[in-house]
Amino acid sequence: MHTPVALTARTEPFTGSAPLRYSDARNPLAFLKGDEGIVGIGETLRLTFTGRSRFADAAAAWAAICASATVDDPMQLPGTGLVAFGAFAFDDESQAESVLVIPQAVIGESGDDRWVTRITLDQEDSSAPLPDLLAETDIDEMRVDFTHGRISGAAYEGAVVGALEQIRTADVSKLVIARDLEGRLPAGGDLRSVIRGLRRRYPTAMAYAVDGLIGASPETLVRVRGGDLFTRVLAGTAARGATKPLDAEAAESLSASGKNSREHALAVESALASLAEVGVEPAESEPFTLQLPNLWHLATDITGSIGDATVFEVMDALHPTAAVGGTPTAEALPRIRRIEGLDRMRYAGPVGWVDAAGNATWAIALRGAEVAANGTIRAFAGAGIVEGSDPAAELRETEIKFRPIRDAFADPLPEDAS
Ligand SMILES: C=C(O[C@@H]1C=C(C(=O)O)C=C[C@H]1O)C(=O)O
Repeated sequence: MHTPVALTARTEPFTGSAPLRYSDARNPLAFLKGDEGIVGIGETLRLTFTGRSRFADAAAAWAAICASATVDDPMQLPGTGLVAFGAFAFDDESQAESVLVIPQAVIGESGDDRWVTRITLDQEDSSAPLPDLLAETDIDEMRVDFTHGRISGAAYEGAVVGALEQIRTADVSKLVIARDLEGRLPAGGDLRSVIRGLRRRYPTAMAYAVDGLIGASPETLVRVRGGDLFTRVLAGTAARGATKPLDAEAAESLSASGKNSREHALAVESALASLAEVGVEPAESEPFTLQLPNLWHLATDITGSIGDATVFEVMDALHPTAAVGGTPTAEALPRIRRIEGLDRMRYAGPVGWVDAAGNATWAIALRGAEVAANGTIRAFAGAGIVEGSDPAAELRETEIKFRPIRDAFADPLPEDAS
């Protein structure tokens, strides 16, 4: 149980630029996409959750915080007023903590609007000047190389064979199998350079940094704006072609592929069923091919009205989607645990933010890494295994999925490249 607190949040227009330059170099707090996003500075409150009830516990804690808060927000935009950033463990049995972090200050931007919100505990003086909190610093570049982690390439192929065996003999039709890479953060390493590099290379992805979890995800678990809900299911992947005709062919054969379409349909069906469970009546688009700089995905967009459900209830119902877990979920999870033999921590869990008005964006924490307090960096990537999957091709797919985070750590892009 968390003790109830009374927070005060005051939002005002902000005239500075480049919000990331104000965040903490070693522990940045950010969620950015295109010309929209928020950056957190400091911590007013940090709430932690574990186990199966982590989403329900977060929902209760956030509802109590919002009920007792004083919010002075003349701007009334998504991400203004009281905001919490969060990252949730993938697995109910994970040792990793799930967190909600309420910063001391939030700098946000959306199109031409820029704002700063100061969040204080009841006993603090919320009218004190901000400058001490808002120090702008240059972002330093660094180079980190990764080596294999607990699961080598060969071990991964073996794990895929194990997953195929389960798919043949047990009641599972899909298992998402992940592997890891390891690196080490140099002393004084500035993680903001990783976010900046990800944003330059993957401008359409959601760049995130919360409590050491850092990356750029193309997959929206749930976004809420004024009660309207959106979720994007990605499942089914192909490498980009080296030439224009080859690239077009890669996208076409992805949509035409029976294996990828089956994999995709499973993920869409399970998302629709999960949303119905929490009272959302979803409508889905036709599947389409989504182009990213490193690969193609099959995608389906789902919309609906969130109604009386909270965003945490929706996350609890949707997570883990078939795109990162398997089908059926209950049969898949124990098998993934056994086959991978690693703690995914917050990889493939929800990462994002929620505001007191109920607006929220939660991505699935893909194409990223966990940076531990001792400087160990662990990157994760996985692939959906269904009947007919080829171990070597799945290993290649994970290599391509590692590219964004590997590049962002190893090769900071010059200013004019994007
Ligand atoms: C599991 C990952 O990606 C997921 C799996 C996909 C697939 O198997 O085709 C595609 C997109 C993601 O939903 C990952 O990036 O680590």
